[in-house]
Amino acid sequence: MKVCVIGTGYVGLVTGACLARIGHHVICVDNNEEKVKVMQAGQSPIFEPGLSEILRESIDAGNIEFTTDLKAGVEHGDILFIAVGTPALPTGESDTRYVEAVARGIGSHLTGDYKVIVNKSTVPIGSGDWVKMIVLDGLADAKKQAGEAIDTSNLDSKGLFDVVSNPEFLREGSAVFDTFNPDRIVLGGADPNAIAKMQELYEPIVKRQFAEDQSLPPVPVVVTDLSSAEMVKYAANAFLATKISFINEVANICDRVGADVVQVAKGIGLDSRIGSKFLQAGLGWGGSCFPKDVSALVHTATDYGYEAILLESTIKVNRHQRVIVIEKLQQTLKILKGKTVGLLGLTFKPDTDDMRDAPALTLIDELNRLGAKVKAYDPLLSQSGSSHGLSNVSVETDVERLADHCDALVLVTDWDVFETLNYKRMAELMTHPVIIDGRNYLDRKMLEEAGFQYVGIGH
Ligand SMILES: NC(=O)c1ccc[n+]([C@@H]2O[C@H](COP(=O)([O-])OP(=O)(O)OC[C@H]3O[C@@H](n4cnc5c(N)ncnc54)[C@H](O)[C@@H]3O)[C@@H](O)[C@H]2O)c1
Ligand SMILES: O=c1ccn([C@@H]2O[C@H](COP(=O)(O)OP(=O)(O)O[C@H]3O[C@H](CO)[C@@H](O)[C@H](O)[C@H]3O)[C@@H](O)[C@H]2O)c(=O)[nH]1
Repeated sequence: MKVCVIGTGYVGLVTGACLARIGHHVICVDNNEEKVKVMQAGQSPIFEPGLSEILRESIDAGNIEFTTDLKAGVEHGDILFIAVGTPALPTGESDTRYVEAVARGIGSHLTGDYKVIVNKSTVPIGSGDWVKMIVLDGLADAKKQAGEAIDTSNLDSKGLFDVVSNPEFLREGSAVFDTFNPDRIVLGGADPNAIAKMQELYEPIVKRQFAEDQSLPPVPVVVTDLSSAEMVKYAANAFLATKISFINEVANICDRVGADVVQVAKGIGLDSRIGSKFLQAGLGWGGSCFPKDVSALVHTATDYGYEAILLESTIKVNRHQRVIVIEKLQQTLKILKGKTVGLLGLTFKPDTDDMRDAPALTLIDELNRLGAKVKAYDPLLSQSGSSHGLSNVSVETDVERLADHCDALVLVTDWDVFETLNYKRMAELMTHPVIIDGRNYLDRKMLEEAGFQYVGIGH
């Protein structure tokens, strides 16, 4: 099928590349010229395991192209994905201006051929109908500019386009895997023809033709109305963030009563009603989605006169969790002024280069505020030679430079290479061999044998 994906970030580029890989003809549109040049040269502007390989395969197969020209993309695609960012405004509300610009642009380039306009961006509930209105506005403006005498009140999307909500559930760091092996596909919309086209588009994925385990039953496809699909996305992220805040709260109680949250998480996670995933206590959740999506849902609830007490607490626990590491450093080193703290990991989770709302940023700010010097080593960012917009932190090129003259280390990101560092050598280089394991990830016994004082989170 002919597909256009507008916005080539973590979601758009992965979606475009995976759809091309399963045989569709994809044009990816982005308004960032630099990014488009990189992709046209066959490279991925983001780090995502497996992405470069499928990009190369799809380019070689002639199934994917990149452009800044929205008109070309709209003309090409029977299915048009909107996959631009929806960051948080200072109020917590979702900033939908990029979605609006794209919807208007699509409207202005419609030529009469039927299109399915798919909202893959995470958008406030009710946005499906709003997108439809903006597309019609864009169409009306284009007609007016072309000198057509039209009655805008009579403009109708019928037969011209339908809007479908198709929320995305991929995780950064495993985005390609998640796209080929989804737990479910959610399609929200009112028009059966548009839904049928989406089912045809996803058929190879639903039938597990590109899955790791092809013997699994087909991927469940959940068909809903537009608003319910939009809500599924927010509810899923809010639930997962709440699950983490829950175990973090349990960890904080464990710390006080002398229990071990790692053992507790195992003990409760084996209950199939609870499940063992997303029960890793630590210094809190971050990233480009959970923080903004939970805040946006709270904001939506407030708009409708409802106080989302549980979700507000989810955020509050997380805010506190990020600075628990500081409290633990203060308990261990007493005063932080003049001390040097080394961060193991910067990105919000392993296997990504994404620093959006990374807990490391909060730690760097707080440590600086308290007069500590901050160094960091990240397996990905340290190799790139760029500062990644980080200030007040010295990004080291290897872990020995990081450890050198540090008063404490903090494991911020659970990159797997951190499991097997030469901790004995690092302890020798440090002023005080203390390690705060912000992810309860490392082997306490191994670290103690290497000479470290080990401090976990409720562990
Ligand atoms: N990152 C994730 O893991 C993830 C997962 C699920 C859902 N989502 C949602 O998907 C959406 C996209 O997220 P992302 O992380 O991929 O964002 P991103 O910031 O990485 O990428 C957005 C892209 O859109 C481009 N863009 C902005 N305005 C444009 C325009 N007018 N025309 C063409 N291109 C334009 C930007 O240049 C950028 O390349 C968001 O709503 C997000 O909440 C993200
Ligand atoms: O047990 C856990 C699991 C995760 N985290 C933290 O939670 C954050 C988010 O992790 P994860 O969910 O793995 O990464 P994301 O790429 O942010 O993916 C989430 O956000 C995406 C964007 O909406 C959704 O598509 C995904 O389904 C959803 O998992 C990270 O800071 C993790 O360190 C924990 O602290 N403990």
